[in-house]
Amino acid sequence: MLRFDKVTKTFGGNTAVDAASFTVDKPMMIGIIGRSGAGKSTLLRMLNRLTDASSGVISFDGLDVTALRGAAKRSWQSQCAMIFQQFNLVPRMDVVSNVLHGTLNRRSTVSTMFNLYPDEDIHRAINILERLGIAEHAPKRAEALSGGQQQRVAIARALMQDPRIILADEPIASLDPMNAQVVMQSLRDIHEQDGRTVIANLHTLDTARRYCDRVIGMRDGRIVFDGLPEHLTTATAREIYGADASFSEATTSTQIETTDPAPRVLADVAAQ
Ligand SMILES: Nc1ncnc2c1ncn2[C@@H]1O[C@H](COP(=O)(O)OP(=O)(O)OP(=O)(O)O)[C@@H](O)[C@H]1O
Repeated sequence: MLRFDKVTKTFGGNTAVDAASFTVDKPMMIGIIGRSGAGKSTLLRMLNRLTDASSGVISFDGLDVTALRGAAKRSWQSQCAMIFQQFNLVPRMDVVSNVLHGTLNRRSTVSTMFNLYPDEDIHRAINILERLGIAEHAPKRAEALSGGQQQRVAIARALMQDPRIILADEPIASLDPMNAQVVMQSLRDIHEQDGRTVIANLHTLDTARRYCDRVIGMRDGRIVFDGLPEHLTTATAREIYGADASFSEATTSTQIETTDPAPRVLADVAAQ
């Protein structure tokens, strides 16, 4: 079980996250929404210890994540892999090597320097790329791929760590609507098929509603909504975004026109 207990982060006089408390008692896909500056990134970064909390406790299956140091902290960070809006790949390196970088924390410096990877890891990397529908791009440089394909490489790199939790910080903010759907469906499949928890910061309500089991809404560092997507009414959304009556969900939409509203399997979406 993942537990946030009154977790706060201050930067100087600015409270980025204010006494955030919630529990996740089984693997699920969670969307975190809120306007720019609400504290979404800081919340995720504290969970995988890229940022230290100022106060409060984060625990996972009884382990006090906030207290981890050294090797224990690095081990936690590989259990809790993060993907970013800008993919953070090595652009000139081929796709499969980028994916193999996900094993860095369990390899020696020498094998890293000389790009020596066990065959087993290479096969696993290719399998993961296949699963994400991009195996044919394995030998290409990462920079030769589209944004959506690059984000799937970043997801593959995260999966190489075999994490319990995948954190996605605005994973689709740089993508067109079609690629955004492919990436979100990939994350959904990873949750459903592997039982991993996925926590994604999302700018758009319709994406949170469509792909997530639970939505957490943040405003000014505080959690102001935590519930099922179907309970996220327009009035609640207005409250989260601090918008007036003119607020329209359409302005936050990434929806593309489709005559088939049923969720499609990853391979179908990836084939497009
Ligand atoms: N390293 C930092 N130093 C100082 N202030 C920071 C730092 N990181 C975040 N903040 C501040 O903390 C607050 C929350 O920022 P955060 O990036 O978590 O919000 P967000 O909801 O993820 O926003 P966005 O959607 O724009 O990414 C903001 O006021 C931001 O300026």
